[in-house]
Amino acid sequence: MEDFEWYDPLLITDVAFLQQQDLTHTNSQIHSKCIFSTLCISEALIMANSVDSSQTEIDGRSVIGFSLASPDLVICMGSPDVPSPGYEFSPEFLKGDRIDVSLENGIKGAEMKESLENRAGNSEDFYTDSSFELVASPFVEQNSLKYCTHIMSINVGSTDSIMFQREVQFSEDSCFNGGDIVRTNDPITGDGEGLSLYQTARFGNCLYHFDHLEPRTYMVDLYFAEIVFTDGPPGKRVFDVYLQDQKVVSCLDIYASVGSNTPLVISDLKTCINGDEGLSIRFEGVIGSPIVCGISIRNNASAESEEVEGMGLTYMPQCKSPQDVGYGSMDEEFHRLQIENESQKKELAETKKVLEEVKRENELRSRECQEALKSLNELRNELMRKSMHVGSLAFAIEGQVKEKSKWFSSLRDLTRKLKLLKMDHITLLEEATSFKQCMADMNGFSSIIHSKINEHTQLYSDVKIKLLKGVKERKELYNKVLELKGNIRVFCRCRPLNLDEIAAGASMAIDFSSEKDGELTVKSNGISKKIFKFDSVFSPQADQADVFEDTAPLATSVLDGYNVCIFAYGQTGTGKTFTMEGTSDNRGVNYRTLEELFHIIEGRKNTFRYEISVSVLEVYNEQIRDLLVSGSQAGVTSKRLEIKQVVEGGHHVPGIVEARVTNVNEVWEVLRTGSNGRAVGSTNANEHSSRSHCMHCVMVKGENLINGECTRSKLWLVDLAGSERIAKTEVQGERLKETQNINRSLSALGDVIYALATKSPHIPFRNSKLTHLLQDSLGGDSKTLMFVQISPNENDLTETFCSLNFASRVRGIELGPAKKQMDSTELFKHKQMTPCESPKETRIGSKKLSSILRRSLHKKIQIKSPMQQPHVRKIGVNVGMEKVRVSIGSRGGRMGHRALPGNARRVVIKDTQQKQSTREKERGWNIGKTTRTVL
Ligand SMILES: Nc1ncnc2c1ncn2[C@@H]1O[C@H](COP(=O)(O)OP(=O)(O)OP(=O)(O)O)[C@@H](O)[C@H]1O
Repeated sequence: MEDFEWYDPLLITDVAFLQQQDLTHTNSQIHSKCIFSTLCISEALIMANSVDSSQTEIDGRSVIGFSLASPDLVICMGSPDVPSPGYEFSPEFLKGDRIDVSLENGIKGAEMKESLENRAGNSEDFYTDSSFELVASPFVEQNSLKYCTHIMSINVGSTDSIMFQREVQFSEDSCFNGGDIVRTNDPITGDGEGLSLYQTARFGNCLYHFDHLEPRTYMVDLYFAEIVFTDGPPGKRVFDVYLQDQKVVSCLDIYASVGSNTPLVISDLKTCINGDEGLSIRFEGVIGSPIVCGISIRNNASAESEEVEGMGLTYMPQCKSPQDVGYGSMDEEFHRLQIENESQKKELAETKKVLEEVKRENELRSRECQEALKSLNELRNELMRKSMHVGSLAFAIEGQVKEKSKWFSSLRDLTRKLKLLKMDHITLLEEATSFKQCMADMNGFSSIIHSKINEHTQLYSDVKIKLLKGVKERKELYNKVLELKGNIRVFCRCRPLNLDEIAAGASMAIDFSSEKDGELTVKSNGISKKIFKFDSVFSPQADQADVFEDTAPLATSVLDGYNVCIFAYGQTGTGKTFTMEGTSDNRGVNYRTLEELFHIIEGRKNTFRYEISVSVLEVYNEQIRDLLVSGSQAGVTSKRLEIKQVVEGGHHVPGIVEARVTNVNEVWEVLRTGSNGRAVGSTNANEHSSRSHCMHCVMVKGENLINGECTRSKLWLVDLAGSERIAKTEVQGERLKETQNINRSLSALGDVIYALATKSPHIPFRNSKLTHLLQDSLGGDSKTLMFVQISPNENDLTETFCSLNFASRVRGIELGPAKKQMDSTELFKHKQMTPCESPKETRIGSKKLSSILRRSLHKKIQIKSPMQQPHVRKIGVNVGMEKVRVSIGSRGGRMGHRALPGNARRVVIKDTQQKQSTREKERGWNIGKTTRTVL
């Protein structure tokens, strides 16, 4: 057990080793070393009979293993006793009846072996008789040989045939069944010629069968020699011999009879064959395996004459050849032998008695041994079970150890992780502590911040209120400033002489020496004819920026929610388009105003949100054309555009393109698109532009982000058609129609302005498309800026006078205080959200405001018109070719003087009063039938 390991669940018991312990020190090396081994493996050893006995010697350490997985017995070839390492299945000799070992039954077969071993081990107890018994009484016929004929002789265990004793031919071994061949080279006692018969033998239970023998009586001689157990002890091999299944020799022990390597011949065994069954000779072991060296069959020659019964026993060493033995001595010898036989018989009888006693004692001891063996077996089985249990426990422990080692390793990992987690935990605790501190600080800060926020919120709301109040005040003040400047303002701009005029030697008819005071003097032939005063006067040297500087405040008004109208009026070629549109290098009022709008919007972005969209229209022949719609042509109205009144008296042109603009670049694109549309619509752009009104409408939606107040306002930028007078007779056809339409629209503009000036209950806005479109921005609640464009050329003096007179009259008209344009829907929404004054309070407030404004306006008129006559002032508005004369004076008064400022007015009145009166009477379309007094 100590020399090997097992690699699978296998319960090992070194049975042979245990057995060996008892026998190790016996004299006989082979037999004493391993009885059990011999029992177990003798057959295997003997089967390999070509190997001599020393080579077949086994050290006796054989290990039997019990697989826990299989009930079969396995032999552990890893034992040092077994040549090849490894496990094998049970060898043949351990199977069958001999040994039956299983986990269920324990070692059943072992019991038998144990008994044999014990018997063999206690050889003294197991010694049988030193001689064997012939079943039939032996009968030795000394002379029988000479009457016999050898029929068949077999040299058992040899492939050679030999001549035995020079007379009997022993043929090679045949007709056998079972057993194995053994051979020895040891000399056989009495070795001599033919004794080699005994050096080979058949070992083990075996049967010889001879067919084809005639039915008759035969004599059989059997030759034996102990060549295997040559060191004894006796009783180790005891066997029976059967002839025709009839035991003829019982318990033959060759060693006990003659010793080893000594021939023993049992001769004259008589048998009879009755039919064709043949002759069978069977050797069957009682203890150990039988061994036989030769078989000889003779016919019984004396059988016919003499019945020979019984068998003879011949001891070959004592045998002498017939030639050596004389008949006389034979008698003596026979006699002596008879005496000796008698004495031996007696001795044998005594010995038998002793033997009987020994046998009884032996049986007694055997029973004791049996019981001891039984208990031993039980103990062994118990041991086996315990061992198996221990094995299974060992296996389980091994598994548990492995499992435990896994657990240990995972425990180590977990411990390591736990350490890390603890470190993390400590770090987190530290962080949590600092975080708590931070939280406390933060809470402190938070409360401070909250209090600050509250303070600032309060401050913010105060500031907001103040801001709103301030904004409101600013607007009001701003508006008042503009009102004080006049809600309708007139700027006069004079273009420079162009190259052609200079080349033609044209002279300047305008003197701008008092330009800064808003005055200009019209000269004729170097003599001052008339002085005109306007809100601003721009000489030919004034550039676009100078012009816009005075225009810019209106942009603020638009964003404050007031409607504004800026238009350029004047004779063709005086620079209306230049002032309004300008050029790409020298941009005009249109672009600059919108640029200013975006500039202000950017400045107000935190408090206001604005949306701006632009429409570009053209009024030609009293038809409205959308210049932002590509493909539309002048005079060809693809879609008829009409003016509709919308909520709160506003006006709108349904279907018109409103281009949303968010920056000045987009503005420029829209303006260019409109300008191109105007040019595309005409074969002669300049001519066409002179005969149509180009109108830009900028719609502004504003939202006060602080109080939610919303406004909607409009800015009209109008480049009017040329206002020059053309005699009716000079034009006809289409041109006449154009002229009439231009005059009509400009006259309508004059009428509207007059009606506004005279506070007529009816303002004739609908008399032309131009005035109808401008209705929102010409009323009393809007601001108007007029550019009167004049030519410096003396040759254009007449038209210049007309334009200046028209502008002077427009300037003299007060439209009243401007009204802010509130988006009623948005205002309604806002009012729902914020508390407002009661209707009664509103009414009272508005009445108060009206009276204040009236008083303010009244004062202003008185301040602005110091030169006016205190009682009657007559205004004549000369529009284009058609001259509209409006008499301003006491009711029922006659047509008064044209209201012109200063001395010039008085001069003109004197010069022209008579002529005009006459002309108007001639024309018959004096619309100023009723004279009205300016407030
Ligand atoms: N202030 C100015 N400085 C320089 N050039 C000017 C000025 N005003 C007008 N001009 C030039 O005079 C010419 C005629 O101007 P513009 O076409 O603007 O006149 P208009 O009144 O619009 O004519 P129309 O009625 O035919 O449209 C243009 O070549 C223009 O560049």
